[in-house]
Amino acid sequence: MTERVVDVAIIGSGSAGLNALAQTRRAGKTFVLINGGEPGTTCARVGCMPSKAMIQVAEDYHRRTHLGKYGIDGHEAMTLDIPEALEHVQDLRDTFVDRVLGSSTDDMPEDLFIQDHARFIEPTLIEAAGQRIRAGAVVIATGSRPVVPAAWTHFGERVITTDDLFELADLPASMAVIGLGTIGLELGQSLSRLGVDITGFDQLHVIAGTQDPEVSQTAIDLLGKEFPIHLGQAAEIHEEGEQLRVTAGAHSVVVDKVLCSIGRAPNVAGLQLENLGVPLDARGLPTFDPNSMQVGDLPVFIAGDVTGDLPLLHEAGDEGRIAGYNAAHGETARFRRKTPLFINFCDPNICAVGLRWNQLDMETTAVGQIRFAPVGRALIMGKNRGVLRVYADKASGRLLGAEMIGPKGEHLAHLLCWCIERNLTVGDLLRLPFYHPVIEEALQAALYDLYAKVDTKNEGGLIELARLPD
Ligand SMILES: Cc1cc2nc3c(=O)[nH]c(=O)nc-3n(C[C@H](O)[C@H](O)[C@H](O)COP(=O)(O)OP(=O)(O)OC[C@H]3O[C@@H](n4cnc5c(N)ncnc54)[C@H](O)[C@@H]3O)c2cc1C
Ligand SMILES: NC(=O)c1ccc[n+]([C@@H]2O[C@H](COP(=O)([O-])OP(=O)(O)OC[C@H]3O[C@@H](n4cnc5c(N)ncnc54)[C@H](O)[C@@H]3O)[C@@H](O)[C@H]2O)c1
Repeated sequence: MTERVVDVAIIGSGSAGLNALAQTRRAGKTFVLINGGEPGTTCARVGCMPSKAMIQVAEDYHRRTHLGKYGIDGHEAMTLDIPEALEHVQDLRDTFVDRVLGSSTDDMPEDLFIQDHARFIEPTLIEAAGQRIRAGAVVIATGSRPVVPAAWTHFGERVITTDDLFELADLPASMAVIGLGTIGLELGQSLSRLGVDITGFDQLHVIAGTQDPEVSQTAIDLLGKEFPIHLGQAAEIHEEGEQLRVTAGAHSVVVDKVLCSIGRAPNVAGLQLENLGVPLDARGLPTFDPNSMQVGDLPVFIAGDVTGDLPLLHEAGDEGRIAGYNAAHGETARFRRKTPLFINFCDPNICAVGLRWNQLDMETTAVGQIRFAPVGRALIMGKNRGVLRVYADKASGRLLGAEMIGPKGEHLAHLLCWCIERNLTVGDLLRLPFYHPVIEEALQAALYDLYAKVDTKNEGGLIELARLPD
């Protein structure tokens, strides 16, 4: 078998791999991009984008339940054509996939874009599509896939994952959602709002990975009003004629289909990472430096969901950039990672920023809080539900983190995240302008609550305004 030589080999043409490719191209290096499976990225094909399209349809349709309050007639008679709604989601999905392909691999010659699963022979020797590639450096960016217990695969098309959901031409009458993490909650709520009789299960006592007890309980209370949620027991599935019986402890329901959303596993099967010659953990993953993405001291870098850490689009992008930069420059430069930001697009949004509740030292931390019930703009929107909790270092007032369930949480979370990135204190934040009436006033109220509990106060007489020199 002949050996081709390139500067950089990138395995996986998802979001991480394509960002690594951009860095390689920018450095003017020779490369090969190898992708097994469907190109077009998980994000555009089966992830972020179709899920948000489905959430949008579900939210818009759900909005009719508010309209009676305003005296808008006819809302009760509104109906939704599910096949048409699903076709709309698929059309949008196709647009996003086409955009990705059009700006990445569509016009790449076959020798640069190899469509096959790759495997390692040596750390810098890869085999794919019957050829061997000797690379100066390798980027592993093979993503992740939905976890489905082997016993559940026997139920065929009645147990689906997000790889299947956006392919459906119609929705079943009833579904169980097993796993109420990010995917289960976002899509379980949407499916419920689209008219599917949903029952949710999670083995934990929390949903959406929340940690702050106030947020956790509020989330369970609010989401639990939309569909039954059973927590604290692992769910099991049994055949019940044509249908499936899902059982968790004392709770049991018979459904047409199950959405299995119990997590995603890194795609390492078949890569033969054992040929890297470094120790692998129980998941088959090597250790790596999250600041350089380097695997051991090899010229091998790993990025995106395959790391098993931070499986989020913006993190995959950053990791791809770091891995690609280092692979292309023959360096192991270390880059500072950004403040953690997590957004669950269920309604109200559930978000976490910076340090999580379980990472805080409660001896040195102050916690501020606002409930959305009395917030003017939230009330006007008919979305005055939820709670926002902000954390600061008690002595310095420096903002540390936040967790929330609330309206427009996606935006509040960004503001807080950017302020933490800039090392701002709660006093600094209160000196920023707040318009009226906006949802940011909820944040302002939480900050006042927090400000009262920190030791460092703003100087100059007024909390909100910096004093000019005399
Ligand atoms: C339903 C859903 C909703 C989501 N929503 C959001 C969201 O709203 N916000 C957010 O930040 N994140 C979201 N995510 C997560 C986000 O989509 C992922 O973090 C991101 O897409 C991961 O990108 P990646 O490049 O690591 O992997 P991928 O895009 O999966 O790319 C990996 C590529 O490697 C290929 N491959 C696998 N094995 C091999 C091999 N042996 N050889 C060659 N190629 C191989 C695969 O075919 C694939 O093309 C969501 C995920 C899902 C499933
Ligand atoms: N908005 C977003 O950013 C977004 C949206 C969707 C997905 N994602 C990414 O995709 C990843 C995977 O999402 P996910 O929701 O599949 O995983 P997850 O890890 O977020 O949640 C899985 C849940 O399944 C539960 N579970 C596991 N086995 C179970 C069983 N037998 N019975 C009952 N419950 C069980 C777990 O306790 C957990 O709460 C996430 O980590 C996230 O990073 C992000």
